[in-house]
Amino acid sequence: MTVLDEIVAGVRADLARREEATPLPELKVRAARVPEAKDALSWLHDDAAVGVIAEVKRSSPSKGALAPILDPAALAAQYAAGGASAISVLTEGRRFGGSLDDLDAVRAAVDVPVLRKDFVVTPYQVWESRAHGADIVLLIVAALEQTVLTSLVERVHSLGMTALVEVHDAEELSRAVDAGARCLGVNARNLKTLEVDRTTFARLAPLVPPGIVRVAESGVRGPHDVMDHARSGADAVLVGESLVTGKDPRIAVADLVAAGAHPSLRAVRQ
Ligand SMILES: O=P(O)(O)OC[C@@H](O)[C@@H](O)c1c[nH]c2ccccc12
Repeated sequence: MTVLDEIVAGVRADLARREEATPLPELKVRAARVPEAKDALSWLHDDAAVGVIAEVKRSSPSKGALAPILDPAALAAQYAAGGASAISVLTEGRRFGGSLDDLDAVRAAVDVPVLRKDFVVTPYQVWESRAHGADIVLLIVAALEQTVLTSLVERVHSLGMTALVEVHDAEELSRAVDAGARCLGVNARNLKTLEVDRTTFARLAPLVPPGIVRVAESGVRGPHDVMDHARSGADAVLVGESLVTGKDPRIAVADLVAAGAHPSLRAVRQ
């Protein structure tokens, strides 16, 4: 069993309890009552600069505890004040220490798009994401069979949200494109082994068809890594650990945003 299999098994067990507490029809009623999803693609697709998606992340299977984050709303507000294009909220509880309460708190605190970061494997979780105000939903190709992936991408888009479809190699990338992804996340971390390879984005970016938004995920330590990804064609970077373990999250995000908008990148990005 890979780490990913173990995490997904835990997610399915927790999901069964939530489905009992809130049946799907009730969830659909709630989803109809929340404000419409924001168009995250237009927020992320800016030719002039690389967007920063800043993540609320308490712990991870690879590193264990990272930061207690007692007030996720305050952290998200700091990220937004620093210029983040979107906020990612990990809602998986067992290994990442997150919850849907975190998503609610962040949603209420910021106006930028919010990404629900979890191991989404059923349509119920997509409805749940919308009911909690998410604009973007992560779908991990490695965790999903092709037919399920395709139907989840369609479900996310039909609810007005954007699917961030995560891949780690060329085969997953072509599956994501076949499934109708409009926004691709290239994860430098292999979720089966937890190893990080920072060259993953640069290797896969040329294989992404034009018009699809490209997000470089994981292992971004600071402005230098943002500039590297920008040169390789990233539209956005997704950053967790270095922001939650650093000093001032607003300034840290602002530094990454400034790096992604650096004038020296203009020539390479046109
Ligand atoms: O903390 P990092 O290395 O900056 O990475 C953030 C984000 O990319 C990472 O949390 C992540 C990427 N894909 C995921 C899938 C599930 C859980 C977590 C993730």
